[in-house]
Amino acid sequence: MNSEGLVYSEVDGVAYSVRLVLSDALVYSEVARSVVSDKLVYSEVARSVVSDKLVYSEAVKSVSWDGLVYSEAVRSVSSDKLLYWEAAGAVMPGSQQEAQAIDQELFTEYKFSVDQLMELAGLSCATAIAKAYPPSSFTKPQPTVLVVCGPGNNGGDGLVCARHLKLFGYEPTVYYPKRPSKALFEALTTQCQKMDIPFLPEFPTEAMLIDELYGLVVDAIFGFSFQGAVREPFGSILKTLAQVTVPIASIDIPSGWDVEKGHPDGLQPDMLISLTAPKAAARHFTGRYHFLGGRFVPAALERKHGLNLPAYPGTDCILQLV
Ligand SMILES: NC(=O)C1=CN([C@@H]2O[C@H](COP(=O)(O)OP(=O)(O)OC[C@H]3O[C@@H](n4cnc5c(N)ncnc54)[C@H](OP(=O)(O)O)[C@@H]3O)[C@@H](O)[C@H]2O)[C@H](O)CC1
Ligand SMILES: [K+]
Repeated sequence: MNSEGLVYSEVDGVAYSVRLVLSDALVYSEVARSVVSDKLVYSEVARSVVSDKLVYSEAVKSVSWDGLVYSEAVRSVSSDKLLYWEAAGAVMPGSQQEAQAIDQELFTEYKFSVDQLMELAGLSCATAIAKAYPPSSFTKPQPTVLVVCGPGNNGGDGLVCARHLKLFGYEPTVYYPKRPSKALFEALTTQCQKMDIPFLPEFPTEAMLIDELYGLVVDAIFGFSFQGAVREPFGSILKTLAQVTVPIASIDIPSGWDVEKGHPDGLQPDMLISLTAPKAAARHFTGRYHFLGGRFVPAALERKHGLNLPAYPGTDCILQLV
């Protein structure tokens, strides 16, 4: 059977269209509804493709009103072996602002402390790394990991991750060139040092040296507050990291990437651990492993921001998206 049909109608400023394609192995359907008035444009599209082995569905909702654009998208693909899920809710301009707003609400309204959430975030990262790269998979005599930490909370997540990796049987080494003089970061540094985690005084200038010494690199340089052109010393560090051949696991966002647009020529990590919810840039991630971590979002906050988070399995603190 092969057939295709399109129906379009418009009534009082509301346009509806329905398209349906059916063949022997494939069903494709698209439904769109849009409302346009003087100040308001509302549109809703639902698309789904079903073939023998694959189900792909996409729903996009967007509202714009006098300069403000709100959009929400949910995409899911499932095949025999793969379940891929993506959801993005964004109040424009900038889902970077959305990520920062959620962060602020967690601290100010929900009364979490930074160290509480950072501990859960860093633990999720170490757990995801242990799942994707168990010590037995390392080709080096020891499961050595280089954790590169930046000056913000993403760097703090990296320090917590290093501490848990050590507890999980890895041999982490930290490079932390720009250390803020804040009690939290000083405490995290001391905790690592007291657990015999070495801190490098200089960054290896040759990518080859990193490949020789470490089986994995954790990128905890920048998270969702990264902006503008990369300033030193991080520009040179990112250039070197772009040349390493051992896998790179990026915490929250690959460092140097625009939070929404990504960075096609930048770092291309093998793993991404999105915290709280995947940021818009995550759709440009092409590595092998994408995990979600940071299982601390209260349901009311999730609803308010339309995050559509997938359910974590059982008591797990991470969920593999890809
Ligand atoms: N709610 C959550 O999901 C939680 C997430 N966590 C993690 O926190 C980060 C976001 O942390 P934040 O401190 O806001 O930001 P960053 O880690 O991205 O660091 C920002 C600092 O980086 C420097 N910076 C920014 N842009 C540049 C640039 N172009 N070149 C060089 N340096 C740059 C700048 O530092 P300065 O000292 O130079 O001013 C910024 O201040 C999030 O992504 C998660 O990983 C929490 O751990 C838990 C809750
Ligand atoms: K990062």
